[in-house]
Amino acid sequence: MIQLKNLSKSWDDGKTFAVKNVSLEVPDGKVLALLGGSGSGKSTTVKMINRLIEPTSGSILVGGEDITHQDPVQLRRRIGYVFQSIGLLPHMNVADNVTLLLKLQGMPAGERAAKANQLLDMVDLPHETFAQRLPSELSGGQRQRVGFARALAAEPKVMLLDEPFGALDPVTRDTLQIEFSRLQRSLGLTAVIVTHDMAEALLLADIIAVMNVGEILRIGTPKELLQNPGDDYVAKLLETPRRHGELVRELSD
Ligand SMILES: Nc1ncnc2c1ncn2[C@@H]1O[C@H](COP(=O)(O)OP(=O)(O)OP(=O)(O)O)[C@@H](O)[C@H]1O
Repeated sequence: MIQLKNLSKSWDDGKTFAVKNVSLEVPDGKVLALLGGSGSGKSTTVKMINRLIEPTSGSILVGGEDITHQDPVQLRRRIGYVFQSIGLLPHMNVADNVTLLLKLQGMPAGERAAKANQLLDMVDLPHETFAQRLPSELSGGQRQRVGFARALAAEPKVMLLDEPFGALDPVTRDTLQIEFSRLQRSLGLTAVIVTHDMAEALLLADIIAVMNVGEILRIGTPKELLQNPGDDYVAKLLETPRRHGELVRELSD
C-alpha cells in the first residue's frame, strides 16, 4: 500500500541528509512503526508521504500510484494525519472540527452533523456529551481522540500518525493505543506511526523500522527484532521494555 524507494531529503543541497536512501514497504492493512531518537528523520519521512515535505530524491507510491506529482490537497484527503499537537481550531466546536474537511468538500450541514456524531461515537466520545464542546473544554486524551475522528472523516485507507500518544499520561496512552489498534484492524487501515518508544512500537506495529541519523538501521517484525536485534543501538532500544517486563514479573512473583 505504501512503498518508499531510495527516499532522501536534504535541506542544504546534499551536505547533510535528514533522510537518506530510505526504502520500505507497508502492506495493505498493516502498521509500520518508524522508531528512533530525536532528529533521526522520522517526521521528515512521514511528511514526505503526504507531501508536507518534498523529497530531494527517490519515489513514493501509495496504492501503487506515484504520489510525487499528485495534487497535495487531493492526496491529503486520501491520507489521514494525526500529530501530537493535534491542531484543532479553538473557536470551533468538536463536531465542526471533526468535519471541517467535509465542509470544504461541500457536504451539507445535516449530513455533516450525522457524520460527526458517528465519528465521535467511534472514538469513544459520546456525541451527546462532546459534539458541542470547544477544544479548550477537553482533556489532552479527549483532544487526541478528536484528532483521530477528524483524520477518519474522509474515510482514508492510509493513516500517518506522528507521535500521537507522546503527550499523554501512561494510562490514557495505553487506552488510546488499544483503541487505535482496534479501529485500525476493524477499518483495515494501513498506517505509519512515528514513535520514540520501543514498547509502543512492539505493541502496535506489524513492522518496525529503526532509524538513526536519517537511515534505516534495521527493519523487521517485532519478533524478528526481539530474536535478533542485529545492531547495538537496536539492542539498546529493546533493553528498556525487556528490563521493565522482567522487573514487573520479579516483583509479582
Ligand atoms: N525545515 C528544516 N530545515 C532544516 N533542517 C530540518 C528541517 N526540518 C527538519 N530538519 C532536520 O532534519 C533532521 C530530522 O528531523 P525530523 O524532524 O525528521 O526528526 P525526528 O526523528 O522526527 O525527531 P523528533 O523525534 O525530535 O521529532 C533533524 O536534524 C532536523 O534538524
